[in-house]
Parts: sequence; structure tokens; C-alpha cells
Amino acid sequence: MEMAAAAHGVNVKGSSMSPLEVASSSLQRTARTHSWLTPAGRIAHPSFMPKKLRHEDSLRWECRSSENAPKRCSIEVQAAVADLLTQEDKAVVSVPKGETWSVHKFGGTCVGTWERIWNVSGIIADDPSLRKLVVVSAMSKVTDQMYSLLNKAQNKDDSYEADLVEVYEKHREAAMSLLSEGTELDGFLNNLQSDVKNLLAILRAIYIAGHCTESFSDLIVGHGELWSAQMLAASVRKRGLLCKWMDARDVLVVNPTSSNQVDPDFEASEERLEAWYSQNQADTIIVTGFIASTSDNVPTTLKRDGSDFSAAIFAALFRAGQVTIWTDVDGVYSADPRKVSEAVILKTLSYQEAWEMSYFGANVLHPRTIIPVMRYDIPITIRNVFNLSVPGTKISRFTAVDTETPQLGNEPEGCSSVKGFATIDNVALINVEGTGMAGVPGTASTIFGAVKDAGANVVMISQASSEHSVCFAVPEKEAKAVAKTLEAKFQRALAAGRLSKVDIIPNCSILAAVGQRMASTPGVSATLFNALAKANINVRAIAQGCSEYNVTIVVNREDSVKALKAVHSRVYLSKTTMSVGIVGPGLIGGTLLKQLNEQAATLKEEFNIDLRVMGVLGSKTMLLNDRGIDLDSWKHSLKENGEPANIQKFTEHLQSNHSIPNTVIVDCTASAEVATHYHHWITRGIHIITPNKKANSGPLDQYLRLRALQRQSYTHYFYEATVGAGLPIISTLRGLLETGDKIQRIEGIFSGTLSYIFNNFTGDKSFSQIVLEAKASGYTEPDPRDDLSGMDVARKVTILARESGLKLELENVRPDSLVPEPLREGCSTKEFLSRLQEFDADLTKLRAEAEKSNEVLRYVGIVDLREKTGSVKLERYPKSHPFAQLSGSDNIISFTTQRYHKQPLIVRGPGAGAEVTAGGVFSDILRLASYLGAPS
Ligand SMILES: NC(=O)c1ccc[n+]([C@@H]2O[C@H](COP(=O)([O-])OP(=O)(O)OC[C@H]3O[C@@H](n4cnc5c(N)ncnc54)[C@H](O)[C@@H]3O)[C@@H](O)[C@H]2O)c1
Ligand SMILES: N[C@@H](CCO)C(=O)O
Ligand code: NA
Repeated sequence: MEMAAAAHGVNVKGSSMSPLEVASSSLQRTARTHSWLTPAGRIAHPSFMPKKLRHEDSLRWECRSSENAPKRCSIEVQAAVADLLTQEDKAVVSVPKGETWSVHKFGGTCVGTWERIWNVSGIIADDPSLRKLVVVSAMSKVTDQMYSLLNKAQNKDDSYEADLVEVYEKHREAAMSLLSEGTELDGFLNNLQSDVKNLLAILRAIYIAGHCTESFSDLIVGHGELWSAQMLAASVRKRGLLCKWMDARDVLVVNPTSSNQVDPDFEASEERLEAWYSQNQADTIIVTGFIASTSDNVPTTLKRDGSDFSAAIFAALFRAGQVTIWTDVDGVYSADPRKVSEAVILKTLSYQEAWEMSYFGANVLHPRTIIPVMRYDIPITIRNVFNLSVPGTKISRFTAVDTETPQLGNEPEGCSSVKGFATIDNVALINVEGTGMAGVPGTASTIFGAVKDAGANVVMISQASSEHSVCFAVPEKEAKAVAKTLEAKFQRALAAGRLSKVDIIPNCSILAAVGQRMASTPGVSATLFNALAKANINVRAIAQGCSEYNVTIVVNREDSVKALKAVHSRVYLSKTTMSVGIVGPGLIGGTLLKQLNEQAATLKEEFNIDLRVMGVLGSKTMLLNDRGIDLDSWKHSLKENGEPANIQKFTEHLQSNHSIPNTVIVDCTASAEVATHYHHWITRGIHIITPNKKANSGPLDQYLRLRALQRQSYTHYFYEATVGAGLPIISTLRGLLETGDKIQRIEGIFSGTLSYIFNNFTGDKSFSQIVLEAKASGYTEPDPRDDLSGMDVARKVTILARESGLKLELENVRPDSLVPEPLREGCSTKEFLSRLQEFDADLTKLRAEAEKSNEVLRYVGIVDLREKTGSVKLERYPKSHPFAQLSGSDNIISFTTQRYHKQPLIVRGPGAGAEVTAGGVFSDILRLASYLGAPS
């Protein structure tokens, strides 16, 4: 060991060096391997180590090393100069300082019962550190009980006595269970009794006076800590450790500041600590949290900063190697886990990040707690006393290593520069606006002077560079007073029109993204705002200081959880969670629900996509569920527990779970009425996916309005299954158009039903019989006349024409109808199907004629971009033609374009049927998820 050698050198007889010189040189030699504490207790930087020790320096230069014998080191160096010290000097014992002190802080819930106190003593015993300093709060609820009985005494309510007896009993019982009979127990009970006796006397005086000073109040409420510390110390001793307890009021000196806070007086506290320690040397010390004294020895408390602050101050006084704050949560979460179920525990945070997070309401650690430990680079770990298997969150200095390792465990993968999100609810924005502010120095000062006069705390400030408006956030309850004060202050400017208004924007929430690595990382705010836009959240105000550790966003309160969820899931790539509503649980809707059910687990596990069907709306009944409908039994539940269908209620319900950032409605009806709701859904930020052709083939002006609205919003509208079911028709067309190809003609067999019918109309079966088969196979529209009339194909032609940029109305397509005239109107679908056979002869004749010329009948649709027309007709094709080669419900679509002009681009395959159609809809849902940030 180097230090031993150094110390050895001191004792070398006959050395020509004086003891001081020897000590100086050992200081020098070990400067790079050990930290030395200066006489004032600071860590000396190697380059500032004195070359020569002076006599007055010598006593308290101490070694702080990670090796196990720092105390010996310091004493040995002192021994080197011992000859030069007076007897008095030698008597001084300094507190050993160094990394071996491990500080723990246990809050009230950690020591709420005697079992818990015992558990805590076990944690202390298990800590292998050489020295342990434990800061402890009062048993849970005791501080509140003390405040309450104090208030009672002050208000001449003599039940305070009974309350105090209750507090006494609580501690007596805990001690009786915790400590074995004998001196420890007796000692504690004696102290407890004598404290209670004194308290009764003080409270009696307060009762009589009807008044209590702050120092009396602080004296009284601080007793809970005195008792818990003594009980814990006794338990630790019971486990075999040497342990002393410290009444922090003997050591910790604080000065009051404004705004009900205190500042520690480190110098005075350090002096008192030296004195205390010279009388109470021990390697395990239990200290009372929360309480302290003033420089005049008046008992006081750390006010709202509490015991965490005590722990941090003591850690600094002892130059501890680490602080562990024990609590009842697993660590600091990336967002409030009550709001974001996917929030993760952060393994590491920098001091600044912890600071920002706690400031912004992540109730972890009071920001002031961080200041004393930051001074000495002491890391703080937040751990769960009830879950020792979790390592917790370590808060320490921001290091370059952090920047190089963006992926720490389950921390952010993509946008890893954001560590976490915090929210503050209940704020209001105040907006001061007017042309008279620009270029007028002092406006801001006047504004914020007024805020100060109103006694409000400014949470956030934002001013655009045009200087025409200043906006800032204050706690909601203070908004009115602030606005009033401002109006009074700016009365003349308002009257003269230099200021146009002072507005309150109530019901706001603040969302803050925190991360030290956000500084100098481009794209962070873009990602955040993009996520908000996609969740259709309006941003009211923004602020980011140039430290770039924090981007603060103000949103409407009702959007706050949704916003938090949206940005969190974007940054953490947590499951892209979507609230899904299914309208029309018929053949396609039902098949889709089945497919969703089968695939849900895989999507969640492998693709991070979490689809929750929150509602199923049928034509008569609907089923709603807050957490997601059980897809194994939706049919049964809809039948048994369905409520009357109500599309407004359904829509609202889908968006009612604000923690789900995205909502999509899948319209699986063939209803034109349902399509009229798309407009409203888009304005609400709901994405739409549909196989229903009504909206896109309906009146042109409505269609254009819908598309315009959707394109300027951040919602998506996908309808691949409207043409060719699951076949990639719309996406192929889009791909051609978007890459600059020019469409000349789209031609093909677009009806699965009619394809099936004519593919099978070979002379063996009658036309009507085949229609029934098509219906049974699930190819037809709910009413097969929509297929046979050519209406369904006409709609598809219209959709493709419009998609290609043609302004076509459905009426202009005029398909050849295969529905016999007498069955077109005034009969039900059922009646139609049963009577269709009466008219078989016509089509049998047509088929036979074609057959004679070695041709087949095919029902085709054509979009002619040059002629700007759409048409649908029954045609004859030679048996060698590709259209004659189809089978089943095959669709075939050929695109003739500028690029594909010699040979058209052809898409062919089954173009109707439940599985392929629902599959097409499903793939649109996944496309949406990937647009919303799911990994691709
Ligand atoms: N069957 C196919 O192969 C196929 C292929 C592509 C596209 N599509 C389209 O899929 C859609 C559904 O077809 P399907 O075969 O499942 O029809 P379906 O009749 O089996 O199902 C439609 C469902 O919608 C319900 N519904 C009707 N109006 C409603 C309303 N106002 N509110 C709530 N629910 C309502 C009906 O009660 C029924 O349950 C149609 O638009 C169709 O054009 C079907
Ligand atoms: N009824 C339609 C369904 C596909 O849109 C058809 O037969 O093609
Ligand atoms: Na398609």
C-alpha cells in the first residue's frame, strides 16, 4: 500500500528530511492516486497540493482513497508531523472523511411499523461500507399528528392530550416489539416518557396562551425523528453493529431564507460536527432527518425540503462516497407511471436531469437536495425499500460516457437524448399583448414586477422576437390576481391602446421533456412536436432555455395525459398504442376482429404495436370497453351486454382514454350514412381506415372537401380494400403517381363477384345459381344487386379515376346492369335472390352467343385518362385473352402509363372474400401504425 510506504518513510531514522518535509513529499507522491482533503475540508486538486507543508497546514490534511484504510492514512501522515504539534493539537480528533461513508435516508413509510424499522436495520447491516450514516424520518403520519395536536392546543381543544398519548403509545408499542427487554428498551422508554412529559408541559403552555411561535412548533413536530432515530439505532445495535444516534440539532446549523426555506451553514455545521464526533466516534451513525437548529441554537426544521435535504447536507459534511434515498418506488420513472403505463425506470440521471424532472413534478427528490451533493460529486441512488431486487436510479454527474452510450438497459432506443417527461397540471397562461411593447425597455420588468406583487410564481415564460406579446404560465389559482394586478399596472397603456389585452388562458398543463443530451442534438423538438401533431394536440406555448436540458410545452389540460403518452411513446418506442373502433361487425368487420385477435400478441411483442379495440358499433347495438374488448368473446358480449348503438357516444368513447395517443375508426359497413361522419372524425384527429367505397365514390364536392381536410390535418385515411380487396391497387397507383409516372388507362376486372360468376358461367350451372354461390362465398356486397348492377364496379372506377386526378362523378360512369328490370326496385335482397332464376334465360343466351365465336363474357371497368372518362360494361373477349384466364374471385387490373406503355403493369389475384379483404384492411392498420412511429 502506497500510503503505508509513505508513512513508513516518515519514520526512517537518519533521514535528512524534516518530518514536515517527509509529510509534504508523501502528500505530493500520493496526490494522483488519492484525494486529499484540505484543512477546510475540500478535495484538493492535485496541482494545488502544497509542495511544502506549513506547520499550520499539517493537522487536517487527510487522505480520501477507495482503499480500506483512509483513517489510518490520515493519522499516519499526522504522525509525521507529530513532533511539531502541541499537546492540544493532538487531542483534536477530526471526522474521518472519505468515500467510505455511505449515507442512507429512510422516509416515514420505510419506518412506519416496528417490522419496517427492523427491516431497515437489516439493510444498514448489509451495507458493506466501512462507515454508514443513516438519516431517518419520523414514523409515517407522526409528523402530521404532531402538527395536528399542536393546532388543537393552540385552538384550545384539549383533545391534544389524548392525541399525544396515542403518539406515545405508537412508539412505545413499536419499541416493545422491536427491542429486547433490558437497558436498550428501558433507555428508549425513559427518553420517550421524559420527552412526552416535556411536550405536555409545552403544549399546555401553548393551550393557555392560545398561541405558538414557530420555534416551539418546530421543537414539537421534530420529536418524531428523535424517536425513530433512537429506535433505529437500538435495532442496528441489536444486529451487532456499533451505532450512535445523533440529534441533528446538535450539528446541523441552518439559516432561514425568504419563502419558507433554509440554507445550511456548512462552516458552522462542520465545526459542530467535529465537536460532536470527538465525543461520539462510531462507524454507524443514525441521524434525525428534517430537524436542525439555527445559529442561536433554536430548534428549527428544514421546512418543506425535509429529510432528503438533511441526507444531502450530511453527505456533504461527511464527504460521503454515496447517498441512497430509500423510498417506496422503484426509482425515477421516465414519466408518471399513473399516467403512462409504459413508463420505465431510468437507470441513470445526471444531477441536472434529476433537478429538472423533480422541478417539473416528478415527485422524486426535491431539487434543493441535489445542490449539496453536487458540490462533492456524490452520487445519489433512489431505491425501493420494499423491492431490493431493483437497482433503482442513480443520479450523478453527467459524464462523457453517458453521451457515448445512448442505450442503457431499457432506456430510450431511438430518440435517446430525452430522458424523461414531467408534467405540471393546474396552470394558466397569461398573455400580455400589444404593439406598444416592442422596443420599449422595461416592459418585461413591469410585467414580472406585477406578478411578484401578486405573489405568484412564474412557471414558464415565452416571448416571441416580434416583442408584441409576452406569455407566461402561473399556477391556475393565482391567474386572476396576476391578471388584475397587470391590468391595474398597465391601465394607461391599455387605455391608450399601446397594450391591446391581458388575457388569461385557463385550464392548461405543462409538459416538460428533460434530458441533458438534448443539448446539441438536432431533431429532438421536431420529434416531440411531430408526436403531438400526430396525436392531434394543439400546442399553446413553448419554452426552451439555451441550456437545452428542458423543452417545456403548454397544452390544454384535457390533452395533457394524451400529450404525455404521445411524446413518451414516440421517444421510448413503447408500443404504438391505438384505440381502435370497428363500425359494422359483419362479414369483413367480424373477420378483421378475428385476425386482430390472432395477431395481437405477435404485434405487441415483435412490432411494439398495441391495438386495443375499444368499441364495436353495429347497426343496432354497440359494445364499449375502457381497456379493450376481449376479442375472444366480442360477439357474445355484443349480444348479451351491447347497448343501443349511438355513433356520437361511440366516437367519444374511443378517445376517452387519454393515455392512448391514437384513435382509428375502421368502417366495415357499406353505409353512406356512416361515411358522412368521416369529416367529423378527421377534425377530431381520428384516423380512418375503410373498405367502404361510399365516401370516395360519393358526390365529388364532398369527396374533395374530405380529402382537403384530411391532407391538411395530421390524420390518415387509408382505403386500400375499396378496390381489389387486399390486392395492392391503390398503393400501386399512388406509387406510380408519386414517382411522376403519367397514367393513361386503367382497365380491368374489378368485381370479385362478377369475376367469379363469369369464370364459372361455363354452361354447367345457371347464372342465378352462381350468384348464390358468390354470395355464400362472401364475395358480394351486402346486397348483391350492387355487384350485378355494375354499381360496385362503377364506384371502383370512380375511386381510381379520382385517385388519378380525374374529377369524375359516379353518375357519369353508367354501368351496364345485369339486374333484371323488375327486380331493381321494390324488392328485398332475399326476394331478389329467390326470383333471380326467373331471368336466367337472358344471360344464358348472351353466353351462348359469345361461345359461338370462341369468346367469353367479362365485366370490365375502364378509366381513360386521355378521354377523361370512366366506363363499365359487359364485354366479350377471346378465350386466349388474359381476362379469359382468371379463376375464382380474381381481379385483374392493368395500368397503362407513360412508363408502362408497351406492356401494362398488371396486378392480379383474388379481389373479394372475407379473409383477403379483412387482411387488406388489417395491413392498412399496420401501415398507419408505422406512420405513427412503429418500427418498420
Ligand atoms: N365482401 C368483400 O369481399 C368485400 C371486399 C372489399 C370491400 N368490401 C366492403 O366491405 C364492407 C363490408 O362488407 P361485408 O361483406 O362485411 O358486409 P356485411 O353486410 O356483412 O357487414 C356490414 C355490417 O355493417 C353493419 N352496419 C350497416 N350500417 C351500419 C351503421 N350505420 N352503423 C353500424 N353498423 C352498420 C351491418 O349491420 C353489418 O353488420 C362493404 O363496404 C363492402 O363494400 C367487401
Ligand atoms: N363485392 C365486391 C367486394 C370487393 O369490393 C366484389 O365483389 O368485388
Ligand atoms: Na386493394
